[in-house]
Amino acid sequence: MSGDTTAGDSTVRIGLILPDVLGTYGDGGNAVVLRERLRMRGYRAEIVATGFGEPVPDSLDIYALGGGEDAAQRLAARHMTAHPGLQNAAHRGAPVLAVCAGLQVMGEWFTASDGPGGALRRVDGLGLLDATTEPGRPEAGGRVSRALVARGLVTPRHAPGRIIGEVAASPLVDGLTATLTGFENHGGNTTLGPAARPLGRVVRGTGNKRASDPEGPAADETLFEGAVQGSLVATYMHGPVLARNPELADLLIARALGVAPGDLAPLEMPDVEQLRTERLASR
Ligand SMILES: NC(=O)CC[C@H](N)C(=O)O
Repeated sequence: MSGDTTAGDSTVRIGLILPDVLGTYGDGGNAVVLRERLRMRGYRAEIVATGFGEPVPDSLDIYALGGGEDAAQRLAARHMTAHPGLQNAAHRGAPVLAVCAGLQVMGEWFTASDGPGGALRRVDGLGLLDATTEPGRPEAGGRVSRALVARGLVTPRHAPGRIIGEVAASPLVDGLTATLTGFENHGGNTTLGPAARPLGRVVRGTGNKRASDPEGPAADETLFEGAVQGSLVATYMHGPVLARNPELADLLIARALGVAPGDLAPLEMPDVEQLRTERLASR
C-alpha cells in the first residue's frame, strides 16, 4: 500500500476487477470482506471496481476477481490482456485473489465455450499462473444437479462433466492452518505446472483436475485445490471464499500491509465460526 502502514494513515485500495463480467457467483463479496476486516482494525479501506471497457489500474493494494461463465471469461482475458494493470501489480508483488474463472484466466490457457452448448476454443490466459484448463469429460463423472439442468442453468451437453458441490481442503501454504471451505461449480479441469503450487489438499470435493480423469494422476493419488504462485492465490472456491475463510482474508491483508498475519489484531466473529462449522459439516 502507498504511504504508512499504520492503521488509519492511508487508504488500502482493493481492486475488484471486472465484477460486471466475472460476477456470476457472488465473488464480489471477497472485496467486501477484505474492506470490512481492514476497517474493523482501524484502517481506511475502499473498493475500486473496474468494469469492462475500463483500464485496469496497476497502483492498487490488493486485487480480487471472481467466477463467470465461459463466454464472459473469454471477454475478461481479452480485456485484461489489453489493459495489463493487474499483471503489472502482481509483478511488483501486490496480492491477487482469483476465483474459478479468474483462476483459469490467470493461467497459460484455458478452453471455453462461446455460450451454453457452443463451440469450445482454446484461449490464451494472462500467464501469471503455470496452469492450463481443459473441459471436464463426461466420463469423469462430475456430480450433476438435476435441478440445475431442469432449470436450464446447466445444459445437458455440458452438465455431465461439470463439478458442482461443497469442497474442503487442508491448506498447504505458510500462514494458513484452518481447513479451507467453499463451493465449486466448474466445467474446466485445471492442471498445474511446476512453477505453481497447490493451495490445499482436497479432503472433500474435487478442486483441480480430477484423479479419475484418464489423463490425470493415478486414481489413488491425492487431489489438490487451487494454486499459489508469486503474489497470486487462486482457488475454485466460491462462498465467497474469504467470507468462509477469514484466515485466508487476513493472509492477503497482511501481505498488502507488509506485516506478518500474526501482527493483525484478532477479530472475534462468532457468526463466521458458525458458518464454517455448518459448511464443513454439510452434506
Ligand atoms: N464458476 C466459474 O467461474 C466457472 C468457470 C468456467 N466457466 C468453468 O465452467 O469451468
